[in-house]
Amino acid sequence: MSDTALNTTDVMNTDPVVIKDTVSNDKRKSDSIGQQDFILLEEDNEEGFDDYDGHFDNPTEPGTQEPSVVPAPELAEHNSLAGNDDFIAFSNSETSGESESEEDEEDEDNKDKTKTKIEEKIVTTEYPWIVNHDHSKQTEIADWLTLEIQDFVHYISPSKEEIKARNITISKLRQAVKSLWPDADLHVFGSYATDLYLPGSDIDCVVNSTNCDKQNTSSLYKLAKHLKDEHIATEIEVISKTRVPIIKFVEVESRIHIDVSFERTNGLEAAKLIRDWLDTTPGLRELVLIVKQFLHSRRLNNVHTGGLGGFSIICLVYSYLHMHPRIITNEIDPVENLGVLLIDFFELYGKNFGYDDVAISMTDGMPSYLNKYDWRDIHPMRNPFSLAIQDPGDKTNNISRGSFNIRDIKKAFAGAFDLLTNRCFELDGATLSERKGKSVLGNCIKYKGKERDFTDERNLVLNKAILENEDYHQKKRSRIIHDAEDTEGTSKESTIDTEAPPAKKRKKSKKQSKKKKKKLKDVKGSETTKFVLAKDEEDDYNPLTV
Ligand SMILES: Nc1ncnc2c1ncn2[C@@H]1O[C@H](COP(=O)(O)OP(=O)(O)OP(=O)(O)O)[C@@H](O)[C@H]1O
Ligand SMILES: [Mg+2]
Repeated sequence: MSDTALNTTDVMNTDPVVIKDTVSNDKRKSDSIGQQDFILLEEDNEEGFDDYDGHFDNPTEPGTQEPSVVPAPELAEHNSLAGNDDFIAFSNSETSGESESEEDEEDEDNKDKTKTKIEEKIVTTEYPWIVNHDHSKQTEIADWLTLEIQDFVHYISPSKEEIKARNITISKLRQAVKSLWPDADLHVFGSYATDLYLPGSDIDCVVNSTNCDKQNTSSLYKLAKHLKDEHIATEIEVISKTRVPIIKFVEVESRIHIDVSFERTNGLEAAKLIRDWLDTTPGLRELVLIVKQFLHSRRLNNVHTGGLGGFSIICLVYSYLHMHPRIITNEIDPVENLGVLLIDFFELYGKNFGYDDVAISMTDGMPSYLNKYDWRDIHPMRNPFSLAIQDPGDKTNNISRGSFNIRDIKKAFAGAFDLLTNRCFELDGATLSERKGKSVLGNCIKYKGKERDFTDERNLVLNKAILENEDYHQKKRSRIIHDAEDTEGTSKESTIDTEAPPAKKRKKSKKQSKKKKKKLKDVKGSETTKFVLAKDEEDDYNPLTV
């Protein structure tokens, strides 16, 4: 917790809900919408970071961590929120509903045991992806690097249990949202819906409702309280004064960090677009995950502290691959040349890119470079030395405008280029015995965290977020076709009975559902693959609630 937050005598209690106003980064003030019982806290740069987790956004392991906002006991009794109906408790014991001291002791015992267990499983090397995967005999060092990148990606790809935990979490949240607001539904976007998540990545969700009336401060508080009361959420933060108001919390059982936004569909569109990109851009997943991990281990991935967020990384790597001269001329196969491509990426964005003058355009999904001067929407520019990437879904939006720490990001990329090329030269000149057990990639990527295995089990368990997003888009397409046919039908033949659609139309919808089934099969993989969708993962997801 930051020192400044500790001074906030009114808000601190053993169990605070933190209300953040990210508009002002270093001030705190009363919530202007009249909920004076809440104090807005500043954003805390370092808070919650834990090298042992593998990701900034999800710093905790069950039973091993303190909440990211540590209560200030000496201030608790002065807390004016105590007893307030709007007050949402924060502590672990409140969350689990246990208050007896015996139970507390037992809890502590269990915590200790879990802690020891987890500590035993922490990796002992900084580059665990090379364990039992030795490529030191490769003649070309670039091929060695490529193979290491592939191993790294396998290493951090999710296990069955991780996918199931995410699926169950989504279902639980959906049920909670629906029980509070029957006209609403919860949809998932971001890295879980694109399969571009690191082990500790958060899950981005959005609540959409038929009445489209949930994006207001009181709804945010309502949902926060409801999730707290249902023992689903802990470490809740209500961030209500930003362009995109959100609730952030940790799901109690899975300890996954969740972001919930309201009444928006752009994230659902972006998820579909990114999955299409992944299907058509070999090497995109591998490079995105490497760059994500690279920035994460340097704490340069958090937009709130000027870092480069996941969405910007995806767009940056996608545009890079689509404009790489040796790829567009079919000179190289990206998947077989990930090593060279990674080094080139670090060189371009660490040494050569003209941040002052060049923006990255994504108009119509076609990446190109754009003169910053010509992109009028980003003017006036406070700092020309900045990364500017056009939102593929809205060409007026610069998705990397928050990444104000581009100087450090650039420096890190340049350093990675130097480290990697030096390592390549060093190992190229080394003897076989000197090479054994060495890592090329380990010179710039580190992984500290729970021990994992190399099995990428994404083809064994359905990712609910992807399925539901496919379903959402399929239903949306059908609705558009249906609406268009309806409009045509009404204007041409106003006598058509709207209750009973014509036979032709019925046939078409059958065809569509066949197409949908095929599409879902594609998502699921081959027919012979065994899938697991646990009973408690099923829920009444409604892709039409938007
Ligand atoms: N600056 C932005 N402007 C518009 N939409 C954004 C912006 N940043 C994020 N988004 C939306 O939120 C989604 C999630 O963004 P985020 O940066 O969390 O990426 P991510 O793929 O979820 O990565 P991570 O695993 O690091 O969380 C994006 O896919 C996009 O739809
Ligand atoms: Mg995310």
